[in-house]
Amino acid sequence: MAEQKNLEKCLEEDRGAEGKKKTKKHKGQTWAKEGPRDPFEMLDSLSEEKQQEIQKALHLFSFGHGPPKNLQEAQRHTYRFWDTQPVPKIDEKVTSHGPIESERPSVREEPFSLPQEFIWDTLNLDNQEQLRELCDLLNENYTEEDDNTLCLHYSPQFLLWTLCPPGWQSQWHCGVRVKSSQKLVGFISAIPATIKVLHTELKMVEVNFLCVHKKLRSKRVAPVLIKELTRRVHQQGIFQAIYSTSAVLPKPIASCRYWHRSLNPRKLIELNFSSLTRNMTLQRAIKLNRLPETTKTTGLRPMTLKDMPVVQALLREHLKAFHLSPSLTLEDVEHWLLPQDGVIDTYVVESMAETITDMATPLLQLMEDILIICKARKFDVFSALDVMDNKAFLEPLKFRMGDVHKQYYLYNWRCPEMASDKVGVVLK
Ligand SMILES: CCCCCCCCCCCCCC(=O)SCCNC(=O)CCNC(=O)[C@H](O)C(C)(C)COP(=O)(O)OP(=O)(O)OC[C@H]1O[C@@H](n2cnc3c(N)ncnc32)[C@H](O)[C@@H]1OP(=O)(O)O
Repeated sequence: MAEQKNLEKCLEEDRGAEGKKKTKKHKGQTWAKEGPRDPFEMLDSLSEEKQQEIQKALHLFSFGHGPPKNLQEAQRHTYRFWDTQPVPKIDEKVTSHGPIESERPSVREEPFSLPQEFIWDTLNLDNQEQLRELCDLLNENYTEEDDNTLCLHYSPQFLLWTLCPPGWQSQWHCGVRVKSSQKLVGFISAIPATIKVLHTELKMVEVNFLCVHKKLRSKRVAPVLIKELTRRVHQQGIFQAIYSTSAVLPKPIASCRYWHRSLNPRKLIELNFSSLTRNMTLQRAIKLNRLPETTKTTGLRPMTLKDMPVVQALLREHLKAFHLSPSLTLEDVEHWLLPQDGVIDTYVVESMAETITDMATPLLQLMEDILIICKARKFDVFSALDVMDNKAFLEPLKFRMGDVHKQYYLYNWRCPEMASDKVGVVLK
């Protein structure tokens, strides 16, 4: 709260009496240094009060606040930004596969303009202080207040794992700071990935952690962050991206859903993460969610470095079944799957003959064993998406359907919509 107050004060100070006049006079120029003035630029050149009035009116016309949460809302929404991007329109029936813009775009040299109070900053995550700043920005602003389903907490180690995989580029850790105080108030990231979309393997980026400080919402900062990241990715000769959001944007290629398995019902109910339905008492909920004490699968153990080649081979084979899947090098497997304390746990099943097996173990049994291990390790809840073959174990193992959807998107690539069980990618 104190931090937010400081930001407000800081923004006020940044504007200042003289600055305010200057901003009004020159704002259009600060946002739009070149090219013809488009409606965005014209809007941004107006005074802040005027912009807010117009935004309020636009929200009214869009029947709601923030981006649409479902298809009905999406059909009534005017996508001022997304309708200018190489993505299919929300009501488009996509039947073909391929790039939306096949011409290589000319890539502008200079960054997109920010309002004069703000500056771009490429974060250096090797620097502990900057890593901590990013954790704070995300922990305070990334999960929505009104979304009491999942409150994620990002640790520095987790962010390093998810933002610095093989081939990561620091210019894709793109931050926005308040010029006067240097406070970090916006962020977006990309990491490299090779993704197979049906039969086409594409070098692209995974975009994640788009975040704008709560005090700067609804001011069209997000589109600038997206455009600036796109420019930086284009500079490296990459023209496609994959991303997921709970919002419905033009246009999802798959709509997936979170499911949650309660491991500590008492705590989850106390925290309001779960609620007791009619006829359900706490004691009944605890009994219902009880798990066996011990695992069943012989040879189940944490993955180690020496398992990597066989894990990579098994994964490659398994992922062939899906229409959207990552293509993982040995280095990727080491980075993404090798256990790291507090970040990632991976288990393999070693047979008596000391080979790592895959389908020999029934999925239901394997997943029940994983739940038992998680409970023993004091995790409170196990969350999963209904992607891949997960539907086979979700209901039988007493997962509950969550409220949150995860919509998957491709940027500059058209492909027909697919069912969630054809999705073989889990975006962090
Ligand atoms: C080739 C390389 C390409 C690389 C780029 C590929 C594309 C990557 C795309 C990004 C993938 C990100 C993946 C993730 O990280 S998904 C996680 C997104 N982050 C959060 O949910 C954290 C909490 N929320 C916030 O920080 C803000 O509300 C955000 C930053 C989300 C929007 O800020 P704000 O609320 O202040 O809004 P605005 O006034 O600035 O801007 C309004 C415009 O922004 C559109 N909007 C709203 N939410 C999202 C969203 N989640 N993805 C894309 N667009 C979104 C919205 O429809 C509207 O456009 P239009 O309706 O007028 O058209």
